[in-house]
Amino acid sequence: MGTLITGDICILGGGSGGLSVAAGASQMGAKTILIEGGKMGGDCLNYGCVPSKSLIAAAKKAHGYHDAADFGISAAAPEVDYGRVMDHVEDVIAGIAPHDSVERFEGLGVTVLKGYGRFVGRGEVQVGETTVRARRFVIATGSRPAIPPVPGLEETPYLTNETLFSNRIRPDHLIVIGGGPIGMELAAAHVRLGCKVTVLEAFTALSREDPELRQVVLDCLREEGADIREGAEIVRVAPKGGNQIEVVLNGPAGEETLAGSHLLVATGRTTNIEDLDLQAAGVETTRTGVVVDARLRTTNRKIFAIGDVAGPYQFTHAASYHAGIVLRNALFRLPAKVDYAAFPRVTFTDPEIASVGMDEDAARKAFGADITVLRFPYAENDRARADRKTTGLVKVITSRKGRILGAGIVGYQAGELIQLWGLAISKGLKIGAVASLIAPYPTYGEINKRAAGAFYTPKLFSKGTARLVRFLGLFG
Ligand SMILES: Cc1cc2nc3c(=O)[nH]c(=O)nc-3n(C[C@H](O)[C@H](O)[C@H](O)COP(=O)(O)OP(=O)(O)OC[C@H]3O[C@@H](n4cnc5c(N)ncnc54)[C@H](O)[C@@H]3O)c2cc1C
Ligand SMILES: NC(=O)c1ccc[n+]([C@@H]2O[C@H](COP(=O)([O-])OP(=O)(O)OC[C@H]3O[C@@H](n4cnc5c(N)ncnc54)[C@H](O)[C@@H]3O)[C@@H](O)[C@H]2O)c1
Repeated sequence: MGTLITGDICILGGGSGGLSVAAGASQMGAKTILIEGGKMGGDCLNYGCVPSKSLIAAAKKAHGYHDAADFGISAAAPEVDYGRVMDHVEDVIAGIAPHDSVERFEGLGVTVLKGYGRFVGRGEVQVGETTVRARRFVIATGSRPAIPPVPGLEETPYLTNETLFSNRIRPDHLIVIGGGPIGMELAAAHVRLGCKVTVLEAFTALSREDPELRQVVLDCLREEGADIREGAEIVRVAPKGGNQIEVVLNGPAGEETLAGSHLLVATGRTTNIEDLDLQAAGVETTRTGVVVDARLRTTNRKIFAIGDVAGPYQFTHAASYHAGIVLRNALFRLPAKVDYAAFPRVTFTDPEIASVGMDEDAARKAFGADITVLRFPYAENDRARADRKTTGLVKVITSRKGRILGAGIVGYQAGELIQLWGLAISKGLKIGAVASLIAPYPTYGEINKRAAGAFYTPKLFSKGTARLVRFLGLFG
């Protein structure tokens, strides 16, 4: 005989989005039920952001010595113990895990059910022998790696983001299929950890980024030794003797065979919705996820969807932003809606690449020639010179009158620097607000101020200004 549990809100999925809703709802006094089938913390903690950034941090340490001589310091090439690098990754995850744990959430008053839930009606979910009835449901079941139909892949051993971080044998030659953020971040880290790395991208690597900024990243990664092939057409893959794998490409000069030790598939994501029986709940889906309106309500008004399953952006900060929208709608009945005008993203290659709002291309499509493009290079910033981090630029797009439409940054700490532009866009600040900021010297933040200042350069140094200064007799 099964058990029946009732509550105010029931969340399916204890990852970035689901945990934020659960913590918020229970702290606001709602009777909250959380269902998690896998590991608490979801992709971000266990197989995504946290392990990848920890690996990137280790790779940065390994790379640190390479330009030591430029600073007058002699250093030997480091020895990388890949297994111990993965110990570090595991240790970082373990340090964060208590924050996302069943114990913490039960302590907050949440009823946590372990198991995979599925809808059995418009207001009812089944988890094992337990039935949950709640006034509101939230689908936050995330995504998993999409596996492309490459001939031979099923018979060939390959890694994904779900298995790579438990591999303790350093790849001699890592072949990465897919040049999106996952492929490029992990490729870049492995180059620095001493692996030969080849990236096979069917179209364009980091294709969502402004081509001018993306090129800077590709140039740097290639200079460090990554073999990045764009427009790559994979004919087939196959296992070879001695734990090797083989990838056959169709190239301009005919077929080419690459031999590798490890294959990483990073070709996008599939949302976890097939096993939820969403039809039983009256929730419509598309090929890529759950249909939601601007309030993140599904076609069943009592059920919300957030994070990767809702899209359109698949980031941890999108999932937690969604959580805030759902809490306002579900608990306070406020008609809060999503607004992505100031939605940022960062890819943690070195240099990092970050953006918020419109890029040049989108702004030209929307406003034609009526935009201003401002640029400022890292090379002209004194702090960047002192640190020898002179690669990169800030690029800002404004309307003719100085409304900030978007910004993109490639360079050291781009992910930190982009945040000012997010605030400026969300608060409707004009470019003058950033140009008149007093930025402490010497900081990277001055690059933002100088990019904004470029808006005034043509006016400041115009003949009109020169005439005005003469008229006022300032130098007379
Ligand atoms: C390698 C990698 C690196 C990334 N790096 C970044 C980054 O640097 N910054 C960033 O912002 N984003 C990053 N992301 C993206 C980020 O991890 C996701 O966007 C985010 O985790 C999505 O949150 P979510 O709540 O939608 O899903 P998840 O966090 O994946 O949580 C979904 C949870 O639902 C559970 N579940 C699934 N089905 C059921 C069911 N039927 N019943 C109960 N539970 C279920 C799963 O077990 C999982 O725990 C990265 C992703 C990857 C793969
Ligand atoms: N720093 C971050 O915030 C971060 C880091 C990693 C991932 N993420 C999130 O995870 C999402 C998924 O990342 P992703 O890199 O897996 O997906 P993606 O969709 O961004 O990129 C996948 C790439 O694989 C290529 N591809 C697909 N099939 C191929 C094939 N058969 N052969 C060769 N290339 C092929 C595509 O053309 C595409 O460029 C991202 O969109 C992002 O939202 C974020």
